[in-house]
Amino acid sequence: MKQQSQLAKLGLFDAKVPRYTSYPTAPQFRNDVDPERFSAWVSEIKPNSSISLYIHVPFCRRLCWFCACRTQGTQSDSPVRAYLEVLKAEIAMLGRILPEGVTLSRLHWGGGTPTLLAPDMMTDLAGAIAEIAPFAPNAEFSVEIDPNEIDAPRLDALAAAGMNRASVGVQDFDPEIQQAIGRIQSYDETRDAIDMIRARGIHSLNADILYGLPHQTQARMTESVQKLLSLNPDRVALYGYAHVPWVAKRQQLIPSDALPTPEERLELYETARKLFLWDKYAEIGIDHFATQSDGLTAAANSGQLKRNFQGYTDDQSDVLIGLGASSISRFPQGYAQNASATSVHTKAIREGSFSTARGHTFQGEDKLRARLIEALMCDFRIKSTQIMADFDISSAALQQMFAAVAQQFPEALQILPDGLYIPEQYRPLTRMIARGFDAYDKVSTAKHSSAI
Ligand SMILES: C=Cc1c2[nH]c(c1C)Cc1[nH]c(c(CCC(=O)O)c1C)Cc1[nH]c(c(C)c1CCC(=O)O)Cc1[nH]c(c(C)c1C=C)C2
Ligand SMILES: C[C@H]1O[C@@H](n2cnc3c(N)ncnc32)[C@H](O)[C@@H]1O
Ligand code: MET
Ligand code: SF4
Repeated sequence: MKQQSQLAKLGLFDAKVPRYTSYPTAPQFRNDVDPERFSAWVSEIKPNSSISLYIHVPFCRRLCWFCACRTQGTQSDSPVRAYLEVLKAEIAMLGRILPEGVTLSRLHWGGGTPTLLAPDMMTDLAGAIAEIAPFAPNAEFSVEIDPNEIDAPRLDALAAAGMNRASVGVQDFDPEIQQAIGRIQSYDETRDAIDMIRARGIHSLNADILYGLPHQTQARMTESVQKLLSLNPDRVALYGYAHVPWVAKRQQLIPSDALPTPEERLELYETARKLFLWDKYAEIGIDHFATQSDGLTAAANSGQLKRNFQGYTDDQSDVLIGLGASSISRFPQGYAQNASATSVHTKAIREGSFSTARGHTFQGEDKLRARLIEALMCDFRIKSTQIMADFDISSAALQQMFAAVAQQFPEALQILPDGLYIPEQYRPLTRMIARGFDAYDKVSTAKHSSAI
């Protein structure tokens, strides 16, 4: 409880802060990044290097009320088939400007629900990608899988296309919570999906679960986590439920009076965390857990952990290209985001242009600040010597930046001879501390989700 009151004093339970999957964060993007700039950045990719590719499928058969992802519901296949043609055209356009010899170290299909594609569509999509860039050695191809929207033929198609990692959406196993968040999914359904995935030789499995859901209690959280542990996931993303009905209108269906308080959210996180740690999972950054033999754990232990739009990754490539409506690309030069609306994206591609609508070109201290924020979000520490090796900044100037932020978080931030450190008991404050290094959010009016 002493910890809670200290965290309270520092404002944890009132704060609204970004999740820092990028810096600057997406709400700061502006419309000065256009298709021309996106194409220029693509053409500046080093020949023969490997990059990551993200493909967004913005459709779902069911629209879960809690969900804040960019997606739309459809029962028919025709909009999905039309979208697939658009994606293939976009992939081919990218292929025409991609420098010689570029390979894929990572391919991720996300959404929405990429598994609502019919098997022939999956094969078609994978083929179109293979035509423009082959996989690099040891490439990882992962797909987000809704256990409610998958079957043997679709898994066969994905496995044949080279999928070697899967991420399943679980959210919570409790029936009353499932009712309240508009996502019904039995334990058996989830288990069967995971069994089918593993039966195809896919031995790297992530599961997403949430804390902070309506009607969630410590006892229910314990039961859900234990059920999840019985399925032996290699990785777990334990996201804080972001209640942002002003962004995601369908969240208005969620009974807000049944939501846990910020103090309860912290306890729910701690309850789940302890169970994962007891089961020998390693804690990865602010909200992931992984088995000791998982690549994320190795990356975290060797200081190679990175943060991207999907959360945490051990991917080391400095280029991530996102295709499809609303997808974001990251280059050494900056970020580029496609048009959010599927209709706008479709129109651009059909007219032979990328749909890049907004983004951010790195300038001034952006890359330095991005590195400081990523280091805090990944390692809870900043090593000055590593920063000085990559940026033109003096030790004194860095210490001055640290001191300014440390002043806002007395005790919670330790200034070391070689940098900065967040002790374990203050780690719930990490996003708030990261914001101390954010030069844009201070003047923004973006309304974020709660800090914990
Ligand atoms: C796949 C699901 C999600 C992704 N991000 C979130 C979810 C649930 C959560 C989220 N992201 C943002 C917010 C709002 C404010 C905040 O708390 O910071 C929430 C709740 C911000 C945000 N992230 C992205 C964008 C474009 C925005 C800005 C607001 C908006 O346009 O809605 C980037 C982004 N996040 C995700 C994807 C797939 C994606 C872009 C392709 C994942
Ligand atoms: C891709 C993953 O994003 C997570 N997700 C979807 N909507 C939200 C939200 N409102 N808050 C937090 N996480 C969310 C789910 O866990 C999903 O599986
Ligand atoms: N749509 C899938 C699911 O809900 C993947 C995670 S949410 C983007 O299970
Ligand atoms: S949680 Fe997954 S299935 Fe549900 S609406 Fe969001 S993207 Fe679609």
